[in-house]
Order: sequence, then C-alpha cells, then structure tokens
Amino acid sequence: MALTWTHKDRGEIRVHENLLELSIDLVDYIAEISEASIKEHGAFCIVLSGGSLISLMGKLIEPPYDKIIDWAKWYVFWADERVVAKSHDDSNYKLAKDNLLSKVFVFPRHICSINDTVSAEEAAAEYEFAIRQMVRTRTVAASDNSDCPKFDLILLGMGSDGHVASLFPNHPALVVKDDWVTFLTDSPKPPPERITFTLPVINSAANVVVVATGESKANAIHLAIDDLPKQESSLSLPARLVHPSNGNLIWFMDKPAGSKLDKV
Ligand SMILES: O=C1O[C@H](COP(=O)(O)O)[C@@H](O)[C@H](O)[C@H]1O
Repeated sequence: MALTWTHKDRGEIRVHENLLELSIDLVDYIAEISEASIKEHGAFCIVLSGGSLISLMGKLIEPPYDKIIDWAKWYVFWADERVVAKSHDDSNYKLAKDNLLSKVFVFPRHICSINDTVSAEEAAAEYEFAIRQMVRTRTVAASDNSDCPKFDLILLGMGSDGHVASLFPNHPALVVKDDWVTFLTDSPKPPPERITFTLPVINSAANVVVVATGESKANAIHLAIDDLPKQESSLSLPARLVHPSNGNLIWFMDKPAGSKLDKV
C-alpha cells in the first residue's frame, strides 16, 4: 500500500510500493478528476507531458477505464512539446497519440497540439493564441485570481535535474510571467527547440500532479519537497516552484524516487 501524507505547503505525497500500484492509483485519480470536471462544467481539460508519464497512464485504455471515461468530453493539451515533426520519435504528441489517444474516443478536434511546421517562437505564440481562444469561448476555464487559464488537470513528469514541462534549472523560461507559453532553442536536454507552459499557467490549474519514478529522481524529489535548512535559489530546481495558488498538488512516485524523502 502507498505511504501517503500531506506536507504543510508541498501538497499530498504518495509513495507507491511499485510501478503497477502507482499506475493504478494515477489512472484512478485521472478518472476521478475527469468525472468531477465533466459534472461541473461539461468538459475535462487535461494537460499531458511527455517522457515516462505516458506509459504510466497506459491502464486508461484498459477496462474499466476505457468504458467509464467520457472521452468525448476530453480536451487535450501539452505542458511542453519538442519542436519536431509530429511523426518524429521525440514528439510528445506522437508518444501520447500512439499509446493513448489513438486507442480511445477523444475527438481529433479536441486535441490541441502545436504547429510543427513553424519555428519554436511561432509555435509558442500560436499555441498560446489557440488556448486564449478556448478561454474566450469558455471551453477552458479562466483562473479567478490570475490572467491565466485554469486547466482541470496538469500532469507533469520530472527529470532528475528537477525540470518539469520544459522548464529547466536556471533557464530564463522559468521567470517568464506575462506569456502563457514560451519557447526555448537551447534546451539542456535534447532536442534543443521546445515550447513550454510557463509557471503562472501551471500554478493556476485546479489540479497539478507531478509523477517521478526511479532512483535517479530521488535527490530532485527530496529537494522539491522536503524542508531544507539552507535553500539554494529555487530557480535551480523548477519542481520546487510548482505551487498551485488555488488548486491541489499531488506527487506520485515509486519507492526508489521517494527514497531520500525525510519521512521515508
Ligand atoms: O523532456 C522531457 O522530460 C520530462 C521528464 O521525462 P521523464 O522521461 O524523465 O519522465 C517530461 O515530463 C517532459 O514532458 C519532456 O518533454
């Protein structure tokens, strides 16, 4: 059974025995927020990331989730995307399409992916414009306390350097406040060209989940969650800056990723 507790300001922490337990808990949680959001405003606006997260969501295409989820009400976005062709193996869109979206009944017009034929700068601007239109038409809710969209659920992975979305340690993208989507041409992790949601958008969501697995993430998890006696600049650890202002934050991890947490 998962070891679960709530930290006074870092949200709820769930340390799972193994990957199977984690993936079942994660898809249960997604199904729960999907149902609640559809009941509340008729749609579920979910934001995906790339990386290991997608395989941990694999149970969504299996019974009972494939049948109980109201896929037609899903609107799908990405917290970050690599600026490569949609058919490229580095594409976060391709990863989700091949392993999840092509296997369930999400309307193609509800899948909000980037334009892969333009520069990173243009792709970021177009992506933000598309989201602004969806906020204007109220498909995506607006935040009550910021000039940002309020997504129902943002799912983030975390790198061993503590990056979330494509917000990397000490990168200028971390301090962008006025844009919803920004771009990078110098990502420390390949490929170099990416677009990413900015922190104000992530922190305006109704629910944010960070998923981390494996021992290589243990140090970053410790620095992102535990109370540290003497803190370095938090810009060196993007995951520590995830702090929804009016929403819930949950950390899903396996035992190796949670192994350096004070409580564990
Ligand atoms: O490059 C990226 O990495 C992160 C973390 O990936 P993981 O494989 O270590 O889980 C991912 O969340 C992000 O979307 C992706 O573009």
